[in-house]
Amino acid sequence: MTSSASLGASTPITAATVRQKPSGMPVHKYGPYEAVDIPDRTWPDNRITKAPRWLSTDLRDGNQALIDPMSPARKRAMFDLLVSMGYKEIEVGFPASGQTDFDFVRSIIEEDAIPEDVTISVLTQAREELIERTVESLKGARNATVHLYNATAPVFREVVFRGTREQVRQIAVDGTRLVTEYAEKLLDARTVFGYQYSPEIFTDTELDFALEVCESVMDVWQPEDGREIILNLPATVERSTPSTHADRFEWMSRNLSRREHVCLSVHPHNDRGTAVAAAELAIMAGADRIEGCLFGQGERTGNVDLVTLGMNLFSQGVDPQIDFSQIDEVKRTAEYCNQMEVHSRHPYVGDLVYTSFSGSHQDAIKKGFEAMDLRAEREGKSVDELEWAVPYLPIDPKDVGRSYEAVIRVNSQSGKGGIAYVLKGGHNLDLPRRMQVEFSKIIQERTDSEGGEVTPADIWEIFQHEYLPTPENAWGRIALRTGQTTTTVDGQDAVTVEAVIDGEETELAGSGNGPLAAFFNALQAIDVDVRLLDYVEHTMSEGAGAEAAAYIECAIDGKVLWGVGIDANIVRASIKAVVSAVNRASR
Ligand SMILES: CC(=O)SCCNC(=O)CCNC(=O)[C@H](O)C(C)(C)COP(=O)(O)OP(=O)(O)OC[C@H]1O[C@@H](n2cnc3c(N)ncnc32)[C@H](O)[C@@H]1OP(=O)(O)O
Ligand SMILES: CC(C)C(=O)C(=O)O
Ligand SMILES: [Mg+2]
Repeated sequence: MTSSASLGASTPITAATVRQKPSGMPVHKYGPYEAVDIPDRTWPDNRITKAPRWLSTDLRDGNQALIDPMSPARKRAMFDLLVSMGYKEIEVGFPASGQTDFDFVRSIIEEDAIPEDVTISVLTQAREELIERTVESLKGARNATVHLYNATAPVFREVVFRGTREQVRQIAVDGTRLVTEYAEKLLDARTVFGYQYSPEIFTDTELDFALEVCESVMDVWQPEDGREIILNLPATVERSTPSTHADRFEWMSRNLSRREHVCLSVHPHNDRGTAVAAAELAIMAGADRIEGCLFGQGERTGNVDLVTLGMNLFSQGVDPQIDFSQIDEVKRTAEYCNQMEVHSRHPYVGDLVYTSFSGSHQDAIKKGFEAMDLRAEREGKSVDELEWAVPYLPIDPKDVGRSYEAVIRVNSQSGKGGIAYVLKGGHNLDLPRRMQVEFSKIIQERTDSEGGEVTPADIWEIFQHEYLPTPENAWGRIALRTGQTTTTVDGQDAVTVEAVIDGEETELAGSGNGPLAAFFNALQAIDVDVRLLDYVEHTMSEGAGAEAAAYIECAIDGKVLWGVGIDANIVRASIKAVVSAVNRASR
């Protein structure tokens, strides 16, 4: 181990110099990704102010990566889900891959399942027999696009195609020509036909060559007004930082001819875990359209996650033009179709992503909700009309169909704020701060001794048992009966209360300056000396007959502790609170 003495007097001692050492991993096997020389880049100053065009490739790139590819029923459920969410461009398969995909494309066309404003697309390699079969699958479609790809990166040129740059460019050119020829031959005027080309492994393709191939493809397709071309530049394998990826997009966007007729599309995969950032920065760098899958399904680490991207826009006040308001329904359907679970920490949708366990988070969330309520009241608005500002919650869970119940969950890391939030949300009890401290210690004892989570039902049960014993679950010296009278004569209150005390039916009577003082005096008859320290009350709901909660902090026989009472009558609630404290003092 390195000691500070061996570093020499002039070596600054940092955590890094003391603790870190070479990993021993074979780092020499890998080299840096080449950056783009584009010093006058503009994308860092750009902002995303509107939704891009989206294409879902769940039924193609997502499906081809599944252990168990989708059955026709699962494909149809996914297609219907995507349509219902608002996706207008959907890649529905690779029809030349086999009968399942071909038949699926036929089924949605023949069953008229594709809304008029939705364009389907289908993928094919640049091979004539595959292109013919692909175009054939589209017969009768209203809006359809053929998507052709071939790899353009050096290692693919050498290893897969065993050809020169020129030969690989020719594959794209011939493929594009064949697509137009077969479309003319096989499709009729009912079909508005579109074309998309992808230089596969764009991420590893020399920029000048990617540009050359795209230009050659455009020379064949001849884009013009009303005849756009989609040029999709895939990060087939994600290889660089999102910033370098964005530089490459800016370079392509600047250098492509006929740019006004090009829909520039980004297709990130998530190999480095930065696909979302790569997509967002590519949009800032000039891309018009994003291809991805719900919840980041897709080859290896997945395609970029369309849900995260859409919700990122939403959380910045930009309409994603996709409906995520029932996110759990979307999740359930996607899980059924893909037969894979969405992770509990998945952005915006995971089971735990709107939940806090830790005390300081819970405290801030509780205060955040309270501040929103106050602001709404002050401004005469509903909370939903205000800009969202609750700490630790980037969006209002309600906006994606989640309730507030799971926002705070209690375990050994939780504090008083979280427990108070549960009691307020579930039972309309707004505990005074010092009482929160007292009760959280009681919960803490439970989590420390038993571990795990304490559910809202557990918290309520513990609270009732501690402060609100019922006749069925009674404990303590005093059990109140229903009989009680309070009278006021000359400013003095007199109180009579029926109770079972130490097992005997008793009537307590006393008078004083207010009902509480009168009851304290009455308690002296059974040798209980109560000194009031704090008293708080509130109604628990609106309207006549509503119950009220009273919280009392008192010193009893040298102990300082709280009691709680709940009753439709506020005097009765405060007497119950005193009894609660007295019982606890002798427990
Ligand atoms: C990055 C991506 O996601 S690309 C999409 C990948 N998706 C899929 O491949 C799913 C569907 N694919 C399939 O079912 C099959 O690949 C099929 C049915 C389409 C074709 O199967 P096969 O005819 O057996 O060919 P295979 O898939 O092995 O492809 C290899 C051949 O195609 C050539 N090829 C591969 N990609 C392309 C392309 N985009 N354009 C032209 N030729 C290509 C290869 O060079 C190789 O040729 P060779 O046999 O002369 O060496
Ligand atoms: C077919 C292409 C667009 C693809 O999926 C990829 O390169 O990742
Ligand atoms: Mg892909």
